[in-house]
Amino acid sequence: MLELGKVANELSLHVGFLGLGIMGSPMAQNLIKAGCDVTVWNRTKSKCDPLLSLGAKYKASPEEVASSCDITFAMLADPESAVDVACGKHGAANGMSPEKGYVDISTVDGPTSKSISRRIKATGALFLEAPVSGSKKPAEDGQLIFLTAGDRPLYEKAAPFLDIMGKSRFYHGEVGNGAAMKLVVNMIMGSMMASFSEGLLLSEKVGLDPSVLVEVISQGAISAPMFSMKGPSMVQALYPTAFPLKHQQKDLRLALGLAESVSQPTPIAAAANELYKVAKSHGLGDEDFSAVMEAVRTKMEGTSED
Ligand SMILES: NC(=O)C1=CN([C@@H]2O[C@H](COP(=O)(O)OP(=O)(O)OC[C@H]3O[C@@H](n4cnc5c(N)ncnc54)[C@H](OP(=O)(O)O)[C@@H]3O)[C@@H](O)[C@H]2O)C=CC1
Ligand SMILES: O=CCCC(=O)O
Repeated sequence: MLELGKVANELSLHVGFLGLGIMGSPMAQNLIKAGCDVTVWNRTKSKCDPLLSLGAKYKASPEEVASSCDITFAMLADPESAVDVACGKHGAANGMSPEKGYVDISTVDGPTSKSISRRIKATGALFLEAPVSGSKKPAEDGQLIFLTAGDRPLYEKAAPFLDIMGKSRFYHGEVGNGAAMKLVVNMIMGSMMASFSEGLLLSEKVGLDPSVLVEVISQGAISAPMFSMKGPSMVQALYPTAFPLKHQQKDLRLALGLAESVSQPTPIAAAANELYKVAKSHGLGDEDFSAVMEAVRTKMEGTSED
């Protein structure tokens, strides 16, 4: 009973949401649909409209959102935008004060997260990094996995909201550990997708049906929801965007930096990163990250001509 009372109390807090892209929009929607009092801001203002029609409030800057809310969540593209929205002119830090909290869900590197944390905490507010595993559909379904680190009291205060947006949450201690966990997960994912692409193209080149390969994989030890979900469209060279390729390449780049910081060799991730860079240079950055297959296709065709 006490626990339920605490949750009800925390759900009555004013919540801010900064960044309404592929992930932020459905996450904020789930908070609104659960009855939370949500104030939104997005650089491109028109992306706020669907949220406003569901009952969200709007403020014209991250600073104004933070100053009118108890907890502010941020879901930005990359380290640069995460820093800018938190610490820049009219950034959220300018609206923070003791008793408030800032939860950064963006996928960034540890040093970036630590620098945002320092700026937020200098105001007396609390900071939590909380990147997520899970993509567009889990965001819509409230099935994300939160990888958090930072101020434990904010973790506990934010927990009822994380539980609306996600199916599980991990607390990893000091700021930087959540970011590191997220980068390791996405490093593995990026390499898996590059390897899967090679397999699909190889199967086709030797006269096999790549759709059958997808089915064979789904029944064996290397089955993965990602292969089963994305395989059928990849076979048709279709890449409907759930996780933009440019973000996967950013995560590989940041993961390679993390590995370098501890002298850990990561040759497979480094090779995968090159493929995502090629795909990006071919204008595929806004396609789903499974479009890395096009870089593999190009490379294979190039190789066969040599
Ligand atoms: N998509 C996915 O499957 C997942 C993504 N992530 C991570 O979550 C984060 C968001 O991803 P996603 O929603 O897919 O990305 P999107 O590209 O769809 O959205 C990015 C958001 O960042 C904002 N933004 C970008 N640059 C700036 C800037 N300079 N100043 C202010 N705002 C800016 C965009 O605003 P605007 O609308 O104006 O462009 C938009 O709100 C990324 O860090 C990504 O790596 C994590 C898990 C899964
Ligand atoms: O960062 C993106 C993660 C996508 C996923 O976990 O499916």
